[in-house]
Amino acid sequence: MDFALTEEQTAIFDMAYAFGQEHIAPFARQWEADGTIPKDLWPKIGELGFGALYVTEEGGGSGLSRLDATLVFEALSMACPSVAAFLSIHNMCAKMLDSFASDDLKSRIMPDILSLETVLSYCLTEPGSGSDAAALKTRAERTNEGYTLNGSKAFISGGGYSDAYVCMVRTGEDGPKGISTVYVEDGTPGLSFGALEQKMGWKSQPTAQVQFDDCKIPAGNLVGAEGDGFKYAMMGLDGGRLNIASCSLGAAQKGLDMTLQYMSERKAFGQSIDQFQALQFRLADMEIELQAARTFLRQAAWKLDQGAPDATKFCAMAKKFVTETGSKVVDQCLQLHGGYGYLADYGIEKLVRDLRVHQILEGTNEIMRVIVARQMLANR
Ligand SMILES: CC(C)(COP(=O)(O)OP(=O)(O)OC[C@H]1O[C@@H](n2cnc3c(N)ncnc32)[C@H](O)[C@@H]1OP(=O)(O)O)[C@@H](O)C(=O)NCCC(=O)NCCSC(=O)C1=CCCCC1
Repeated sequence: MDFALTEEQTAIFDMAYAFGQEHIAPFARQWEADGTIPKDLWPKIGELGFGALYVTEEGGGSGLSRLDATLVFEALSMACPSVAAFLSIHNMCAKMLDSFASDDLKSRIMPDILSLETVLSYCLTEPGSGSDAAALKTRAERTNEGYTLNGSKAFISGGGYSDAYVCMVRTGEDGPKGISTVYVEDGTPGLSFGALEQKMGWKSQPTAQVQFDDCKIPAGNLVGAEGDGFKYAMMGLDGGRLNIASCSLGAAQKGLDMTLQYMSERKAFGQSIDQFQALQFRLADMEIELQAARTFLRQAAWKLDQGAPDATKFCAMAKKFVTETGSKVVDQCLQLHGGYGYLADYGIEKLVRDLRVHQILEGTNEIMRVIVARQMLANR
């Protein structure tokens, strides 16, 4: 067993980190205030090959492993978790399309997806179905020409901003087996968006409802087979959950680095506050927890890369553990900054706000425990 990163993996991390520090970190607070990420950022990220991290090289992607991809999200989230997480969503969709879309559809759409000229959103959640994803109601009726969509999707990151939407819709019976995946391009008549949601964190990502009113798409925009969409959605989320956990990890590491720096400069009772043993113990606990989270996350990514039968369980366990650890750590970082931690200028409160939602989205951490417990019981 080898726990060291390879030279190539270290280079991937360093490249993502350097890009984030130069092109994202200096602007992240402005993009929060603007409520959007400039569209011209994405092709620059595409040039690094990050538009299709774990799409195969034959498919035009970077052909990286899931473990490699976690390094990219960890490094980028040290600049801004909201931007890194948006890239994660795009990559989750890109992989679903590469794995399941027809060759015709892929030849038409993939080049721009790989280069990030086309930015993708993932549409599963609806106003009436979140955790119980298989209860979704958005319908796609088969017509002679293709499908007509009616319904709405809620909490969509990139709603009204992205160039295309990977949507889970009902083409058949109730339950998971009646769900299919379709590709809907921005500008399709009948596709519209709700007002932008006002959120606690992830503020640079526009989030809105996506509405379908007699929205007609060609038959060729069906992704994979009718009735298999729920499985595609869940497979996408296995990897997505690792990416979100990586964003928590990187941001929490950044918070800890900032806290170490702050504590070496801040003086109280005649010495820098990093000299107080009670506070050193807190630093040590954070270091221990983050290192455990990192190791666990990479093990889960490795399981997914191996196609291990318990990979879904490991992705769920890692998502729960790492996102909770990340939030706990940045909350401690804020506390150790005292009143300054509460000020926007110090950057810690943004990390607290951005990471909180990682315990809710891509499956709540309660659903992660459902997934883990189900697999434990099935394997008794
Ligand atoms: C785990 C869960 C609660 C399960 O559901 P049920 O009990 O209805 O379905 P069940 O009976 O478990 O399964 C049905 C079929 O499906 C296969 N399959 C399941 N997982 C997987 C998997 N991982 N890989 C392959 N196949 C899978 C299963 O085998 C079964 O098929 P079979 O009958 O055996 O042929 C699921 O609904 C879930 O997870 N909810 C959280 C949703 C949730 O996570 N949103 C997040 C929305 S997205 C989001 O939040 C975002 C936020 C920010 C931006 C990006 C998106």
